[in-house]
Amino acid sequence: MASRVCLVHYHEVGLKGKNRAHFERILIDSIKAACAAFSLASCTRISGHILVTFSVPGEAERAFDVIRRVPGVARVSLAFHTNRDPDEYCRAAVLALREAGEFESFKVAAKRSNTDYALGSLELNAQVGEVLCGAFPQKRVQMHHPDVVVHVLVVQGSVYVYARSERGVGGLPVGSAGKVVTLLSSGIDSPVATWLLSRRGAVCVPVHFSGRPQTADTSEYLCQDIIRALAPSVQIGRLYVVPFGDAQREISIKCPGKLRVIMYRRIMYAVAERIARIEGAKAIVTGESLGQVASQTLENIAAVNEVVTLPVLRPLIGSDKQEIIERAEQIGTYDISCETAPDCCTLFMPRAPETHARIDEVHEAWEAFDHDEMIDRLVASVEYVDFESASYRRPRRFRERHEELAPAPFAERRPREDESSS
Ligand SMILES: Nc1ncnc2c1ncn2[C@@H]1O[C@H](COP(=O)(O)OP(=O)(O)OP(=O)(O)O)[C@@H](O)[C@H]1O
Repeated sequence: MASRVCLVHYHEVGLKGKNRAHFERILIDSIKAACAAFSLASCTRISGHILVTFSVPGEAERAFDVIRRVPGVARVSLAFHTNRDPDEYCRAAVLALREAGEFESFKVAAKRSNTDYALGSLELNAQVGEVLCGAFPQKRVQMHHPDVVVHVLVVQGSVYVYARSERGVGGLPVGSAGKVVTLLSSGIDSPVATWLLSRRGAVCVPVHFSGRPQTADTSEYLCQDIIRALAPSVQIGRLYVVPFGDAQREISIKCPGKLRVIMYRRIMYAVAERIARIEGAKAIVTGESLGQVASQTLENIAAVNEVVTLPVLRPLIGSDKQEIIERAEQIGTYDISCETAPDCCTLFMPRAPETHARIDEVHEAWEAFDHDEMIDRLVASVEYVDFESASYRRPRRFRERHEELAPAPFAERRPREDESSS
């Protein structure tokens, strides 16, 4: 009897030369973490693929769409796994073609990964093709651009047969490209920027600046919802929350109105950099897109950048809003981001923010308040929410770095479910 399995195909991971085994191991760990809710039986490498098996019938079909969203996965096929008995794999081929939906033409593409099987791939094509022609007499065999391809893959004592195969998210497995801190608002853009970095293999540590205590904490919960929606493409271990409202109020009193937004941003970047150093992250990521709003002009970006030494990555800098919205819809964060919530972005905003800041005026405003003391105070007030789904571990040096760089231990904030159930 054939069982159902997922066969994962990878592309960029396969091009990694000597590091390939390392990337494959990370990809396997990511798939295991993404499938934590399923009864995973095994996740192993076989002949240029990763084979994912389940101990409960029906789980391969359900896990199929989850695995497609794991960075590093170029394609997933929902396969039948049989032994080498021709009756078994030909029957599986009929089932595979039957579940392909509407089609007029098909072909068989057989491949053996070892040579100890009596039939070569051409003979396998003919053998399986003949059975399919008998089972689907109204359909035609077509070698070029058929509607459906039935793949037959012989690997050691097993045969994998599939027709259903869909593109995955691509990119590189999470954890293969280091760690970044992402500035996550509950808006549309920063979740997309976070997703893009995760797809390139970075572990993302989000930091959210809340307007609390000057506003409600709704934006913090929207960020938690965004993080859950981003899984399994983005695996978040911890969300850092900085209650920023009082600091903004202080800046709004001491600094010229038109430069307030730049001051808020400079403080946000400086606090994010401190958290990045504690976490061992090597860059800061934002969802800025050139010219989208007042703070995103070249002059203002430069005025904010100068307070940090870590690289600031802006993966959306050349994207149009419409493109960003389409991506947000695709990754499932758009609707959450459209639930407007007051956060630090709407708090103490000037009527006419500066669009082309002069650096001498920026420096003057920066000296108008004790920014170093404010940064220390904010770092000491950072809270966090832990998520359990992450496949990576906090570095061992975290505690030492924390004691060195943060004046007080961060306070844990319970996720929403816990709060509502208590
Ligand atoms: N409250 C916040 N917490 C954390 N990061 C923020 C916050 N507000 C803004 N940012 C960061 O600064 C970037 C620019 O924010 P800005 O408010 O200028 O634009 P935006 O179009 O509202 O962005 P977004 O849609 O991502 O909120 C955001 O993409 C995000 O990376």
